[in-house]
Amino acid sequence: MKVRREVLSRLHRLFYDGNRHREYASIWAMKTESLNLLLSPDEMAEADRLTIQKGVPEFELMQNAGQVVADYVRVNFSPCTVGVVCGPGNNGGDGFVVARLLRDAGWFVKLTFMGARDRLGEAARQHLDLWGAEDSPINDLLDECDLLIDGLFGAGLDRDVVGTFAELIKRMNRTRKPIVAIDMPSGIDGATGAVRGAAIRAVASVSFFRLKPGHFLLPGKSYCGDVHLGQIGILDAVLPRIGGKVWHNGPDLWQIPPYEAQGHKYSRGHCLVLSGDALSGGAARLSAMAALRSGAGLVSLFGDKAALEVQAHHVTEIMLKPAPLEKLLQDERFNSLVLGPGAGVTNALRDKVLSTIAAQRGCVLDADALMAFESDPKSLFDHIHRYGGDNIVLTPHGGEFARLFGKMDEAESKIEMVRIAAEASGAQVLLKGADTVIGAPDGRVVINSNAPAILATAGSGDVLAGIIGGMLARGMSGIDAACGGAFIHGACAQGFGKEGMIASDLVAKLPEVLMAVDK
Ligand SMILES: NC(=O)C1=CN([C@@H]2O[C@H](COP(=O)(O)OP(=O)(O)OC[C@H]3O[C@@H](n4cnc5c(N)ncnc54)[C@H](OP(=O)(O)O)[C@@H]3O)[C@@H](O)[C@H]2O)[C@@H](O)CC1
Ligand SMILES: Nc1ncnc2c1ncn2[C@@H]1O[C@H](COP(=O)(O)OP(=O)(O)O)[C@@H](O)[C@H]1O
Ligand SMILES: [K+]
Repeated sequence: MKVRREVLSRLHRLFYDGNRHREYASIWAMKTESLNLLLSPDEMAEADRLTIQKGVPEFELMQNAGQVVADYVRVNFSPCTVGVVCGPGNNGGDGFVVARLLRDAGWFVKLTFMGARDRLGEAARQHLDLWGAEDSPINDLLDECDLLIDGLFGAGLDRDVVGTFAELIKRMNRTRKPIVAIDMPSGIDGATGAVRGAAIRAVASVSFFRLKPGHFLLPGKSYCGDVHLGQIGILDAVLPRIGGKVWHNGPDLWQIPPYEAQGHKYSRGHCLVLSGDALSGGAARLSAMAALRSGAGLVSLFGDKAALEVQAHHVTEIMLKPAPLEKLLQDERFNSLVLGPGAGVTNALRDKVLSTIAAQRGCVLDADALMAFESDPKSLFDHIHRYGGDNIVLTPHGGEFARLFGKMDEAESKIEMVRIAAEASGAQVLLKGADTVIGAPDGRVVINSNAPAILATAGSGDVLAGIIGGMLARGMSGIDAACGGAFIHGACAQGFGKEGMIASDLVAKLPEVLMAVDK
């Protein structure tokens, strides 16, 4: 009897403790100085200011900024006639440097300065003097140059572009000549990606120190062309003082727990996916397959027996659990749940969500699991705050988001919307769309930008929910699983190609993508 108890207790440790030990690990703490950090124009100006305060001359920063742009042009274009359009601020100052460096390299360069010399800052004025050549009439520049450099406005854009400047931007676009933007395409708001009146459509944007949210949020992203980042002498050491909290998604931000030599299927977690009824089971099946392919040790569909009998005709590696959820939740090995895809908006679903939260399991609440709280979102949020939401991921698309959190017309961008929603709900909020933004309750926000438009196909969101469920089962924290899931989902679609993709093709791409992001 004693031996049996010892064996049982060893097995229990093996199955549970290893799992619990690794459960919901996060590697986020060290990311303040990450190259994935995104700075708003105001934060960027503060980084400039602090660097200059530490003794780096502004003249030198501007010289380096111009150098980075000129180098980009020389690497990516053949020598040609270049027209540099310079605005009234330091973005124009960078333009003076680009013009001089390309001229020094033997390119034929024209420059039009759309400002007043005496209103320039000291560094920009010095660089204008070093350029030293005659201004070209804008008509000549637009007609005669093969390549345009946009140095009109960058981080200093603080209002809508109207009048002469708006007309100039439209004329530059109408030339259909390639335009390389310095920092941001003029007219794009670096903090929000919004078009402020009119904006340059660039083939490339060359930015400095850290990229800006506007490079990745729509519509800004579609105006930027290729985005290139260069270092110009701004000090990483100033970043902790700025305390930026927005990142661009990528594998450097999270880590999928590796397969351990001594591991077994339970140490990689067991994901439960709620099946829809007998006629609506496909969505949950897509989630379940995605969770299994994402490396959950085991995946089971649960729900009504009649629905599971239909599922039995379709699944092989996935198990079927007809037991009630309350009973299933007594087994600690079920460490991750996906609720919502194809589930139907019912009170029973509402109860399942509340039970899952109270049982403190990692979970993805998608689609109907969110809509079940449309009339009383506060009851969901209160429950999450009460039991803890670190490992809970809500995955609304725009319509579901508005119904759960309100329209938020006042919010200046998706970043702010998601931040408010994550704080209000106490969970991670992943706002799906052509640009996906993920927020954690502590204010961290991540922008995912690798998703191609072919992802807008039936069932693709179900696959995303399943990937995140699989990541939670493997022991990632809610924010890591949400970010990892969104990136991997986008990469699967990119890997597929341009036409003909259906949601289950994403599942088939998972092994390749998971191997590629493995560090
Ligand atoms: N600081 C540094 O050390 C470094 C900065 N660097 C570079 O500087 C850039 C930021 O420079 P910045 O702050 O001077 O602003 P910038 O983007 O040139 O535009 C502001 C000017 O435009 C005007 N203006 C604004 N909106 C307008 C509108 N809608 N319509 C019309 N006018 C408008 C506004 O004039 P206002 O009329 O408000 O007086 C102001 O004169 C940054 O993107 C990077 O390229 C690098 O050199 C590295 C070192
Ligand atoms: N134009 C687009 N470009 C990139 N990704 C998109 C686009 N439209 C939708 N997506 C992505 O496709 C998925 C669609 O999910 P969802 O709206 O839940 O659809 P479904 O319910 O059919 O699965 C989301 O991950 C979303 O971010
Ligand atoms: K610009």
